[in-house]
Amino acid sequence: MIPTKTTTGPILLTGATGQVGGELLNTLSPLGEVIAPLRSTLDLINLQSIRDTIRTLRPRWIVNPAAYTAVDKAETEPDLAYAINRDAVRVIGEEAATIGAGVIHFSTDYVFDGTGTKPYVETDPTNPVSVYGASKLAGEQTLAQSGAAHLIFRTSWVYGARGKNFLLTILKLAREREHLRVIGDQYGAPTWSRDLAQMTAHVIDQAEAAANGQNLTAPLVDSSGVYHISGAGETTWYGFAAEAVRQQREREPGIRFAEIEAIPATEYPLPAKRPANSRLNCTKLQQRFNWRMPNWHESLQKVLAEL
Ligand SMILES: NC(=O)C1=CN([C@@H]2O[C@H](COP(=O)(O)OP(=O)(O)OC[C@H]3O[C@@H](n4cnc5c(N)ncnc54)[C@H](OP(=O)(O)O)[C@@H]3O)[C@@H](O)[C@H]2O)C=CC1
Ligand SMILES: Cc1cn([C@H]2C[C@H](O)[C@@H](COP(=O)(O)OP(=O)(O)O[C@H]3O[C@@H](C)C(=O)[C@@H](O)[C@H]3O)O2)c(=O)[nH]c1=O
Repeated sequence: MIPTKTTTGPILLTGATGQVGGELLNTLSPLGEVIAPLRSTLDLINLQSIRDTIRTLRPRWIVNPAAYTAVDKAETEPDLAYAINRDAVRVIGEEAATIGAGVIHFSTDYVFDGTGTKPYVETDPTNPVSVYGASKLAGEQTLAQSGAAHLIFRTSWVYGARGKNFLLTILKLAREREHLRVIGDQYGAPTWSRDLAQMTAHVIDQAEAAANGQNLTAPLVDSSGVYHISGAGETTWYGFAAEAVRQQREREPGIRFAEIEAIPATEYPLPAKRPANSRLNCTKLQQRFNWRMPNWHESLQKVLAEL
């Protein structure tokens, strides 16, 4: 399991204004004090500020959902994407290694090129086709080399009731327009931010129970590494959009929603390329931490009920 050397101290949470970070704020709180500095206090561009914060707080876990997530914009802002997605992660890893804190970091299906025909396992070769994907992969690699006990949760297609995400974009457009064209040949699994946050709290809880308050570091080596974790099931962006609109029509029978047409990715050119296959095989996390994600249809229903 993943006991950390530091058994006391708070949990330091980055990116609490984001989709996943916002949910983590709630799910991690029962595990003890959570300190979640905003960007105005801890800008991840400022590497010295990251060092100072960690040295002062001496957290037992650093949970890092903060990231540069603007996939298309990253193509023209690679330096900024790498600064947040790689350099900040390197410093988090180095400081965590020094104080013996565990690091939980989030990464993406976009580390793959999507040419594989099966759901990807953690050991499959990576080959990002976008700057965002490449910067996230660089973050994974730098954390793995830092010497810190770490878990990297590679997830996909995150959505929720708040924040910037595909679901909210589609629902907005579906109200405004008569017709929507959505890519039907990119496959993946939508993942509810809250499901991810619950999984993360479960993993921390299990790891701490296994450590049993001891300063154990050796078992860390067993569990450190990458884990795939997405909503159960699979679909395409079109399938996700169509199901969201179908469910929303049932909720709001009086409202007119756009018809949705499936199109190939070639008919929806964007600055950044996306993988055709984004499916992640989540067996490793199920086996190691005994956690299964709900099916994306079920979670979608809960999110729509919250809107
Ligand atoms: N969204 C998705 O579909 C997917 C996301 N992921 C990964 O999951 C993780 C969480 O993503 P998600 O919650 O959707 O991301 P969001 O874009 O919703 O949130 C990003 C967070 O990072 C913070 N942040 C960005 N730059 C800085 C900075 N310079 N200093 C401090 N904070 C900063 C933002 O703060 P602020 O509010 O101030 O901008 C925000 O809180 C990320 O690692 C992402 O790569 C993986 C797969 C899919
Ligand atoms: C709005 C819209 C999007 N699309 C397509 C474009 C794209 O291929 C796909 C998703 O579009 P978005 O730009 O919302 O999503 P995108 O920014 O590609 O989402 C990604 O974000 C990063 C952070 C990740 O890590 C990934 O897992 C993934 O979730 O849907 C349509 O086909 N029609 C539409 O009307």
